[in-house]
Amino acid sequence: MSRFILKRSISAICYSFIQPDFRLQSRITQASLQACRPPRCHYSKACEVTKMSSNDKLLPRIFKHVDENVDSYKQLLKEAVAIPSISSDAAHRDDCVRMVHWTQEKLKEVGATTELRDVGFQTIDGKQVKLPPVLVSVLGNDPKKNTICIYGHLDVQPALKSDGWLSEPFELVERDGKLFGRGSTDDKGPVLGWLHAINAYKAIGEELPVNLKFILECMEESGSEGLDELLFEKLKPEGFFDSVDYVCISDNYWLGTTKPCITYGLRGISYYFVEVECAKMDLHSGVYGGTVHEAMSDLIYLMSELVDKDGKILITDMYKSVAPMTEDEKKLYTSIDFDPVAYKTSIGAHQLAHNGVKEQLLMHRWRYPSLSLHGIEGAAFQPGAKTVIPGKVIGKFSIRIVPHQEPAEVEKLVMDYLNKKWAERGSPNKLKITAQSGRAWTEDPSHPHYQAAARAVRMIFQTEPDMSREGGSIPVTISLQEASARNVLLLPMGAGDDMAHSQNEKLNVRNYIEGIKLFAAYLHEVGLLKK
Ligand SMILES: C[C@H](N)C(=O)N[C@@H](Cc1c[nH]cn1)C(=O)O
Ligand SMILES: [Zn+2]
Ligand SMILES: [Zn+2]
Repeated sequence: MSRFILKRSISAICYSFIQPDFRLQSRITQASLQACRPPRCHYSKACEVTKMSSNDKLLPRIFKHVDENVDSYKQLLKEAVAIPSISSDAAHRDDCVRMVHWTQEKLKEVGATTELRDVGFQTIDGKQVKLPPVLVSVLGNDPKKNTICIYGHLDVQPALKSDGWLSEPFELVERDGKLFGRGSTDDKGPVLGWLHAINAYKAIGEELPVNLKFILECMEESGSEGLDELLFEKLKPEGFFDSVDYVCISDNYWLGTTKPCITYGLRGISYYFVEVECAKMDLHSGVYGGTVHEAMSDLIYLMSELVDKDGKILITDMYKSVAPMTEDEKKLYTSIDFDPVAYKTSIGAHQLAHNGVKEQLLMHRWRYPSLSLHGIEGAAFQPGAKTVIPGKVIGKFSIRIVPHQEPAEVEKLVMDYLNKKWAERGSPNKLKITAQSGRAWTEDPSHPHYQAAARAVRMIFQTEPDMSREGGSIPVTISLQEASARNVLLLPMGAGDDMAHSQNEKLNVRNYIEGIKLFAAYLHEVGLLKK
């Protein structure tokens, strides 16, 4: 939790330099992208981009190597997926540590120096549980080369076959050109992608065009506990970021399934635990029903007051500080390649919100807050007609927050609203609300760093990337932006239908393999940027 407090104090100092509404206007227009578009090329032919910007056919050789090693890349992902590094479950803490060690060995094999940084303990049910170490690694320190700091995470969301998986979640299985397994796309595939790209340079006997600094954690899916303290209280004072020129994260997805994206914005997250207690233990509803004020009824009442059927958040003033829409920003959504019908079909939704209008859907995914109800701890969720009155229940919901919304301000609005509703309810039960939050992030997509990544995308996919934002959250992104004071870019590997966090998470073989090439081409392009 402390990281969020730290985040908030930092946000007060640095917020003005982020200027999200300015960036929302995205100075990258299709016209400017056209202007810097190099001739079409493909790695299997002589590559014009490569010729234009370097003196040999290095990339085609790398791409050939990648194509020849597909099986070994799948094998390595299989090994990684087999480690159930579920950060939210303390029973899997040893697996998280094992995953960090496993990755450390892989980094050592490519010649990187590695360090495991202790980030202390987390409190679970009043007990102190040791956090998995953060893997910090350095590869190369040539002062003539640019240095990229790469962040990724090694932990995963929980998964059970009984949730509706077609195969064991922690056993990577290939079906129809798709690699199914928990963590395949989020985020083990992309992390391994960097390793494979580095390996490819080595395998063909070429020097890496950049220096690399890795920060790999195993708590991202659980609020990245301890990471901000490591960044701001240890790594930054130690000078870790002094040599960093660019920051790159591959931990999100394309918007659709065919068009590659480069991402310049993320929503933040404000997560709530609403605990209502009516008794010290669960009670037989036949024996006690009718004699107690039930916790579950109170909780359902509170949760039902949060959002209406169309997704409008009912919390007073929740939209007040959202960055205003500009005319320029409005135009951006029209040119984005996003097919609401395919999107609806891929998730099997009965109907999309906002009448399925593309622009509205994108806006509500990227630039407006949304509130989701996640679940209730202590509820009798197992199948069968259990007749118990839960003594204590914890409702979980979160708000994806957006530019200009500060976590502290959002948390206050939520607490005030819930306390008001609780007073109206007049329940004698005990209510406790806790929150943890991370801010939204936006970046300048007209920066040369983004242009370099766009060149790499064109080289691999022969198409213009969409400059996208992401509805999800990677709270450390803004911390890395602040700690390094450098341009941060998200370079997704997976496709929009990968179903991260869900049943049958997958990574397309094509996205994995072309993603490795993309990373190699991106390293090359950043290597060519003026130092
Ligand atoms: C986008 C990224 N791959 C991701 O899944 N982020 C999570 C982060 C999170 C925050 N609380 C728990 N997990 C997300 O957006 O849900
Ligand atoms: Zn992730
Ligand atoms: Zn995730």
